[in-house]
Amino acid sequence: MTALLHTSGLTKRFAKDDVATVALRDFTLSIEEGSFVAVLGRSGCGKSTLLNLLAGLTEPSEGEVRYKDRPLSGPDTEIGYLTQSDTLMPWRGVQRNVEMPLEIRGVPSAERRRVAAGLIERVGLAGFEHHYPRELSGGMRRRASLARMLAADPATLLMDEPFGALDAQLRRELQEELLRLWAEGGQTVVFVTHDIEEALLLGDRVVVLGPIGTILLDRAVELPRPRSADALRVDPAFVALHTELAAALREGAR
Ligand SMILES: Nc1ncnc2c1ncn2[C@@H]1O[C@H](COP(=O)(O)OP(=O)(O)OP(=O)(O)O)[C@@H](O)[C@H]1O
Repeated sequence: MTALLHTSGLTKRFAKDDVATVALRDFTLSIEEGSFVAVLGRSGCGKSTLLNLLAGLTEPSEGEVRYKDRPLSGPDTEIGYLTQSDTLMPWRGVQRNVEMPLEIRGVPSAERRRVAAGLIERVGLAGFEHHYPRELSGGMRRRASLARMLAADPATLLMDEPFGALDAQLRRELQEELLRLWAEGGQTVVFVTHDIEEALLLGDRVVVLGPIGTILLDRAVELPRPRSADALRVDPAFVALHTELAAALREGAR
C-alpha cells in the first residue's frame, strides 16, 4: 500500500491576545490508501486542529501535508470532512442540503433526488426530507451532515467525533453503516474519537495522541472483521488492546 496522506513536521500555533498557543507540534504521520485510521485522544490534544490541516482548511505554521504525493494547499474535492460543528445550511431542508454537493457538480435534478433519497434512508432520516435543520435534533443534524458528506462520494473521509452526540443504539447502527460503506467503497478514513471501544471497533490502526499531538502509540488492530461490539467485549485480543490503549492515554495525561 502507498501513503495517500502524509504529514511531516506539522506544527500549528494560534495567537490570541499576544499569547501563542501551540496546538500541534512536529507531527509526522503517513496514512495508507484504503486504510481506516482511528485517532484517539483526550479533549484538547489537537485532534480537530490536525483534521483541519488534513482537510486543507487551515495552513500549518510549519511543516506540510501531502495528498497523493502533492502538497495540499487548500480543500480538495476528493476529501470529505465531517466537522464537529454543524455546517448544514439553515435555509435548506434535509433533502436539499444532502443534494448540495451534487448540485455543485452539475448532476441533473432527478439523479440528485435519487442519490440523496438513498443516503437519507441509509442514515435513518427517511420521512424528514423536508425538515429544516432547526426542526431536527442534534443527532439528526449529524446524520444529515454525514449523508451530505457521502453525497460528494469522497475517496478520503475525515470525521471528527461524528457519532459522539448520538444515543448508543443509533451510534452502533451508524458505525455499522460506515463499516459497510467502507467495505464496499474502499475509502481512506481518518476517524477522530475519544472512545477506545469505538476506535477498536472501527479502525485497522489506532493512533493515540497526547498533548500537542504527541504520538503516544501507533498500533495496528488485527481483530477480524466484521466486528461486533458484543462479541469484541469478550474477545481476549480486544481486552488486551483496550488495556494497552487506556494505559497510553493515562500515560499521556501525566
Ligand atoms: N482557533 C483557535 N485559536 C486559538 N486556540 C485554538 C484554536 N483552535 C484550537 N485551539 C487550541 O488548540 C488546542 C487543541 O485544540 P483542538 O480543538 O485541536 O483539540 P481536540 O483534541 O480536537 O479537542 P476536543 O476533543 O475537545 O474537540 C487547544 O488548546 C485549543 O484551545
